[in-house]
Formats: sequence, C-alpha cells, structure tokens
Amino acid sequence: MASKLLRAVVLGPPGSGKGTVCQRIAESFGLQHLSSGHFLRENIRAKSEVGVLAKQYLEQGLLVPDHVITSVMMMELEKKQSQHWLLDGFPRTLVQAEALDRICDLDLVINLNIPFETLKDRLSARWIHPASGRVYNMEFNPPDVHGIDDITGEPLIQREDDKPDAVAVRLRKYKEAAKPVIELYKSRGVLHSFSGTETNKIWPYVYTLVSSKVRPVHSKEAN
Ligand SMILES: Nc1ncnc2c1ncn2[C@@H]1O[C@H](COP(=O)(O)OP(=O)(O)OP(=O)(O)O)[C@@H](O)[C@H]1O
Ligand SMILES: Nc1nc2c(ncn2[C@@H]2O[C@H](COP(=O)(O)OP(=O)(O)O)[C@@H](O)[C@H]2O)c(=O)[nH]1
Repeated sequence: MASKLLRAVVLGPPGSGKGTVCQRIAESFGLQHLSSGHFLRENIRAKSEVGVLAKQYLEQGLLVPDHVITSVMMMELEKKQSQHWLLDGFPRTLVQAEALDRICDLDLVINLNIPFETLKDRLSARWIHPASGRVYNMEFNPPDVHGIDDITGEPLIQREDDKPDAVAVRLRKYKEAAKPVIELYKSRGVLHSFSGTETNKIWPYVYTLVSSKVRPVHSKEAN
C-alpha cells in the first residue's frame, strides 16, 4: 500500500454525519480529524481575534468569510504536515477549495447525501461536549448519563446554531456554496458520494473506500 500521506475531505450538509464519520475514520485509521467548526468554536471560547469576528456568523448560521476560515485552516494544516489528515467542514466554498488546492492534492473526497427531513431531526437532538468536540445524539448515540460527557464527566450543551431558525438558513446556504465544490471534485475523479438515512449503513462502504488508501490501525497487517 502507498506510503503517501492521505489528504481527504468529508463534504455534506449540517447534520449529515460528517463529524460522526470522521471520528470513526480517525479511530479506525489513526489519522487526524480536523474540523473547521471545532476550531472556530475553540477560538470563540478563547475570545481570540478570530473568535470575536466569527461569533456573530456562527450565531446566525452564516458562513464565516473565506479569508478568515482559510487562514485558520492553513495554520492548522501547517502543524499536521507530516500526518494523514481528514478535513471536516472545509472547504465549503469554491474560494476555499482553491486555497486548499494551492497547498495539496486531495486523494479522496467523501460526500454524504442525506435527506433534508433527516437532517432537521438529527440536529434538534444533537448535543456536544464543547471542549473536545465530541458529538452525541439523544436517540442515536446518547451519553451514558443524560447531559454529561462520557469521558470527562463535564456537561454537554446544545449549539445555538442547531436551533430551528438557524438550521434552515444553514441548510440553504450549504446547498448554494457546496454545489461548485462538489462539481470541482467530481470533475477531478476524487469524489465518492454516499446516500442514505443511517450512518451505520453508510459506514461499511466508507471504511472499505478508506481502506483502499490507508491501512486500518487494528488490521492484522498493521500489527
Ligand atoms: N469552511 C467554512 N467556511 C465558512 N464558515 C464555516 C466553515 N466551517 C465552519 N464554519 C462556520 O462554523 C459553523 C459551524 O460549523 P460546523 O462545521 O461545526 O457546523 P455545520 O457544518 O454548520 O454544521 P454541522 O457540524 O452540523 O455540519 C458554520 O455554521 C459556519 O458559521
Ligand atoms: N438518528 C441518527 N442520528 C445520527 C446518525 N448519524 C449521526 N447522527 C447524529 O446526528 C447528529 C449530526 O451528526 P454529525 O456527525 O454531528 O454531523 P455533521 O453536522 O455533518 O458533522 C449528531 O447528533 C449525530 O450523533 C444516524 O444514522 N441516525
């Protein structure tokens, strides 16, 4: 199997399971999961310059300006140059995809196609552990203790932008912005789309696809 470092992206609307799928890929293949939304929320909590600027956009469910998120992600990617990585939530626009093009050639783009009604239901039941970005769902993967993170015992919160009004705006904006990004990756032959309403059914196909590029952490070969 090639020893080249994997450069992968997961695309999909809010609630499509990007975070869940990325978490599973990161665990199964030992690669870095880099979530743009998580970095922005960390900056907001730290009240950094980027955080202060980004806060108003996140609260309204709007995309942060391209130059802001691009500089955040370029800084993070620079730190991870020597590792396999997987991007979640970036690029979201053609301008961002072009910025990413300038620093790497993508090997794999996973595109999650999930029906709108399913997205709305999932987001209203989503809870997160803000410090780690761990994601729960009150039906799909509830925490052991209601409202509490399994690992740290700290409280879980619901994101402001998972409220119904913000969700509708986010889903509309996603469609507009993502179309040219999806077309770009399709034209390059790196796009792999998966449709369905259940992550558990999509996951085996994603696992097989990623296995064709990187060795699983727990495979016999890896031991
Ligand atoms: N690549 C990006 N470009 C612009 N804004 C972004 C980008 N990534 C994240 N954001 C901002 O951060 C918010 C949260 O991002 P995140 O990726 O966590 O959530 P989302 O995709 O909107 O929802 P979800 O986690 O449900 O997919 C977005 O609504 C947007 O305001
Ligand atoms: N009911 C259900 N919930 C899911 C499924 N897959 C993921 N979720 C939950 O749906 C919410 C959105 O998933 P997430 O991975 O955060 O998606 P993202 O917004 O694309 O990053 C989270 O609360 C997940 O736990 C699924 O197959 N069924």
